[in-house]
Amino acid sequence: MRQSPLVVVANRLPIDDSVAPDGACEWRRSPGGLVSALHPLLRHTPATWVGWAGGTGPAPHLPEVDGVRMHTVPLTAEDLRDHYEGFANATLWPLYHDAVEQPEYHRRWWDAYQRVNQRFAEAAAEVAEPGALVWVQDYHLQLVPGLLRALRPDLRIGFFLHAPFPPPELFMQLPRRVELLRGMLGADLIGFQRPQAAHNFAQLVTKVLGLPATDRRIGVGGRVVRIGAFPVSIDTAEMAALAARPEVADRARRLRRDLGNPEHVILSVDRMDYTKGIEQRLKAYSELLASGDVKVRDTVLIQVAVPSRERVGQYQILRERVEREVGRINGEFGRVGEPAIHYLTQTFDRAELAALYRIADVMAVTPLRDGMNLVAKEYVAARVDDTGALLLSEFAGAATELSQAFLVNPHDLEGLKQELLAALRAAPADVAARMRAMRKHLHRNDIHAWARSYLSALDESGSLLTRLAATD
Ligand SMILES: O=P(O)(O)OC[C@H]1O[C@H](O[C@H]2O[C@H](CO)[C@@H](O)[C@H](O)[C@H]2O)[C@H](O)[C@@H](O)[C@@H]1O
Ligand SMILES: O=c1ccn([C@@H]2O[C@H](COP(=O)(O)OP(=O)(O)O)[C@@H](O)[C@H]2O)c(=O)[nH]1
Repeated sequence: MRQSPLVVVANRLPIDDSVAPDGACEWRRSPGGLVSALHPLLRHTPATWVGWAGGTGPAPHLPEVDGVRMHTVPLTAEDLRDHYEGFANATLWPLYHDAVEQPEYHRRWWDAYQRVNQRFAEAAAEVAEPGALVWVQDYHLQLVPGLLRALRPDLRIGFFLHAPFPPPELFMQLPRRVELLRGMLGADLIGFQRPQAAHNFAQLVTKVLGLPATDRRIGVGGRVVRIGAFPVSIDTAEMAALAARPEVADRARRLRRDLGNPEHVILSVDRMDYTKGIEQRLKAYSELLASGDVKVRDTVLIQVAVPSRERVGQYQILRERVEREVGRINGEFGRVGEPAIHYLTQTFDRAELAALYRIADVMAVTPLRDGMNLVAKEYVAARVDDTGALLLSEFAGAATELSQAFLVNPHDLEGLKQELLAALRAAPADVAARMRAMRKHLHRNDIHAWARSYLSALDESGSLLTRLAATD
């Protein structure tokens, strides 16, 4: 087995298998922000990515992706049901998102969570060279830092949580709260998206484990575990360059023409997830249509809702409700050839997304709770001429940084309607000033700055990063 100086461990590999239109198996980029964030970063680094390739068969042998080795961890149908769909996405996910849906607790799911975490830890131990830096990602793998430390005490271990970390009152519900906290504390550095999350964690380890903790350091036996906020970002320059490409500009012009050259285009791009606030947004839009504040001929809403976690009951219910509501709104307010909402449940590639970002006069990103939300950042990066208004939920991690957005509480229906109208009607000079400030922030704080700050904090002595640079 070839070993690497840098190992990323994530539930998902950056590619997964899907069925092509002709029925053949094809590999394509995995959905979601974690892959969007890490994929550009690791390109051409001598690293191994340990993860699941989608599906439940034996682990396929995958080619290198842009020089990064893929080390596949297999999941059985039972693992998929009880670990990914169960403990990760029906217990932890809703709990970590303010319990906007009821978290479910089943003992069988916990067994699967431990089993799968052990498998990932063993895989990481196998591919990490002596003294390597291992970076474990997200809530699916919270036990891995502790398990890996027991197997390989020589490693430098980092953990980063892409989802929010909840306040103590919510986390205390978890029947396995002690084990989950101890698992994370196996890391040398624990990164969160927002300072509030680090604060929540520090409070919990004191309350539950009785450990001395500040928002920066926790004493665990003889070790010090550092914690902190490292807000994830995007490859800003790459998105800006993509959006400026002539073929993307052409595509944007054609899209706008196909929409009937409306005065205003509103865009939302989400995974179909109850955390994203899709239903609340549709309700606000429907009321604005009913009151006549927004008219179908002048204004078009495009809602991209990429299917996600489709076998989890709460996601199935959400999809049915969203589709019923989109049908109702189109039936009530649409005209022949002029739907009120263009509703798309397809996954678009980055060039098509960039064209969509270019035609969106208002980008509506209104999750009820979101770790970061990279779509909001991608939109800002794509607005190279400083036009376009970002309507952004206060409860997205991105709101900490993009404070010049039109900020909104998505639970407040009247507030949501008013802020959407404010974004639609804002003076061009106001819009440009806000966009300029946000673009400037993202050019400084891009994905490379994120990785540099996290990895240099993890590698305190600097020896591993020096070694990585030498093998690059
Ligand atoms: O892997 P899936 O079940 O298909 O879900 C996709 C990803 O969703 C979550 O993304 C989070 O990470 C983003 C990047 O840091 C962040 O912007 C977003 O707010 C988060 O929700 C999940 O945390 C990932 O593990 C999933 O791969
Ligand atoms: O059709 C689509 C819709 C979304 N995305 C990407 O999926 C990611 C979504 O990340 P985000 O942080 O916004 O939310 P998450 O889905 O991770 O919760 C972004 O990079 C989008 O560009 C994509 O590639 N194609």
